[in-house]
Amino acid sequence: MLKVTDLHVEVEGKEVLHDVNLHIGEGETHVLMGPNGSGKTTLLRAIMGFSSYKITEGKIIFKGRDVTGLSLHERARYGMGMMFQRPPTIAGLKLGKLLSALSGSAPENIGKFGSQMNMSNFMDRDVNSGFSGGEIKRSEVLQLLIQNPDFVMLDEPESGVDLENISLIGHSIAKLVEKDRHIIDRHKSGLIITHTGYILDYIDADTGHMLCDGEIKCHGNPREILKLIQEKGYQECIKCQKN
Ligand SMILES: Nc1ncnc2c1ncn2[C@@H]1O[C@H](COP(=O)(O)OP(=O)(O)OP(=O)(O)O)[C@@H](O)[C@H]1O
Repeated sequence: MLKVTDLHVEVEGKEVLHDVNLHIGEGETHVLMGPNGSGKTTLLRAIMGFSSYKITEGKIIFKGRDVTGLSLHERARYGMGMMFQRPPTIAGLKLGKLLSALSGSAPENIGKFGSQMNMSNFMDRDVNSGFSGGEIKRSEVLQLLIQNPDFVMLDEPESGVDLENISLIGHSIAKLVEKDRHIIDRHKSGLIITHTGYILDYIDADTGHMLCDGEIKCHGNPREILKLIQEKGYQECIKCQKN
């Protein structure tokens, strides 16, 4: 699904990522962990194609095609989707209108998924305007359910969400990456940033990666990496160097 090779990314003239390699197979979901400021959001945004995240070296191959030079819109049309950590408010654009634009030939999904995400009463509100933290996350998951991408990137989906809504969001993300299906029927993939690991209770992630100082320092079983970070801190985790 996704192959990132020797990726170097610059933001505002500063190199934030160096030599990042990542391979996510079809039907796999990976999690990305690491300290604040290590470059996790930068990696997701560079893969998605935000123009302010300049790829100075390396390649992004998505579904067998080199997308390194493609725009964000082209990558989205080709099957990438992203949930933001702090999405912007879009004054003047109603959530219902945005969902209509995303739903394409399946407008019936707006009602179905809108009610599943408890967002039916938000359709006439400007996107994210005055939404609480948890409502913003539910709205982002709703947009992705309707967009139905092949590969989804989620930036801290559980942060600021209460325990009941974590369950709702967790189960919905599991659907997005087809973790509710038998392994041979899974064709969608995901990359999820998490600090707490709560999302792992809903998504049996295949692999975890630890990003530190702009480089992937370790990968392996996500729960084992999380446990090592919790017990010994990031520096011990880096020392194991399972690259
Ligand atoms: N637009 C920007 N201008 C200047 N520096 C930036 C910009 N965007 C990111 N950075 C810097 O790049 C580094 C990585 O930021 P990034 O948001 O990718 O970290 P992160 O690992 O996602 O952190 P967190 O866990 O706190 O969300 C930080 O030092 C950040 O200040």
